[in-house]
Amino acid sequence: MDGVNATGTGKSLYSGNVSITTDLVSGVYYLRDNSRGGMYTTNMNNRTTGGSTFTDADNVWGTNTTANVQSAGVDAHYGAQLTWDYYLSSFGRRGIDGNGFRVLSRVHYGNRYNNAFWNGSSMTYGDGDGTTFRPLVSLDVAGHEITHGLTEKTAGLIYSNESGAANESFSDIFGTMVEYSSGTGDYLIGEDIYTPATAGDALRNMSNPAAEGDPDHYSKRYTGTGDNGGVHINSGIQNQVFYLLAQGGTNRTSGLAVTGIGRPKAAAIFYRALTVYLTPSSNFKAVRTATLNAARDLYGASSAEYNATAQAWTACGVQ
Ligand SMILES: O=C(O)[C@H](CCc1ccccc1)CC1(C(=O)N[C@@H](Cc2c[nH]c3ccccc23)C(=O)O)CCCC1
Ligand SMILES: [Ca+2]
Ligand SMILES: [Zn+2]
Repeated sequence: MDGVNATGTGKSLYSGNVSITTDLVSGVYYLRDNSRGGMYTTNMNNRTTGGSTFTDADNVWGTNTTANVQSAGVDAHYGAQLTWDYYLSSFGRRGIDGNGFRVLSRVHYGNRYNNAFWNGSSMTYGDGDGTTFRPLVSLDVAGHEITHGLTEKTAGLIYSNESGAANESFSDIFGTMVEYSSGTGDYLIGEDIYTPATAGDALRNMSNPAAEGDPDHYSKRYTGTGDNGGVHINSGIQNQVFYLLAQGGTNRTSGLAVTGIGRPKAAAIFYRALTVYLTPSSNFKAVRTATLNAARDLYGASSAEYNATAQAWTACGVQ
């Protein structure tokens, strides 16, 4: 039901106080953004089905703490908002399908649920148990989950083995780009939500994947069957490629150096590879080729950007 677009104040858990777009209908504010495809955020009340769109009387949402159930809703809604804005402003893409796809964000899923997931039409976030995880609604996770939707609607990378690790890495890459678009960014995934009692750790680390137990080089890839063939493990290889291409540096395993080209160009190369060249069964070698094709298209075949892209994959053992 469309009402009047209103600008609300969201008191979030991880991003301070933020401006969000809400929907005023018959004197009640709904956590729905008709300026961004109608994206909306629901409260699942710690159940695993159902849920209802958050409403509010004064358009000031949450209290920056988990004491108020709206706070996590603010973070999820803001994360979806920034993700929409990132893809539109960076690549002219309006929603994950380019056609204003309406995203649903669901918070307070399950009981102390220590995970989050994309299910084809919505993002779903648990509250965590407070020890292993805080509510999983951080910006990098929101960007990660929504990017699974983008990947589904473009390359369709199969979620196992190398294509699955590439799928995971694209979500980590653009999750950190969405977080970066908020003004503060890093190359860590889930630093705000993981093990609150331990400072400085994260679920994954793109600048040094080994810091969280993941490979930074193809020679160290996981070849077992766990985690769908290591999709959250071998993502470290492509994550390291992106990091070296964006920031420059030396791979710890190969000792090979890469000249950085900056985050925006690196992201543009990976975005074009994902949306133009990759297919469901693409492996890391195919991603190398796709990113080289993308770099050639965007910057030229003998450009510094093209050469840095080749260097980065070689530094991580993918020829
Ligand atoms: O989107 C994804 O790749 C992950 C989706 C995992 C999932 C898949 C299917 C049904 C339920 C859950 C969720 C995230 C993830 O990386 N999960 C990892 C790490 C993890 C989170 N919570 C866990 C609890 C137990 C074990 C591992 C985990 C995983 O599921 O492997 C992404 C960003 C943060 C959470
Ligand atoms: Ca982060
Ligand atoms: Zn993922």
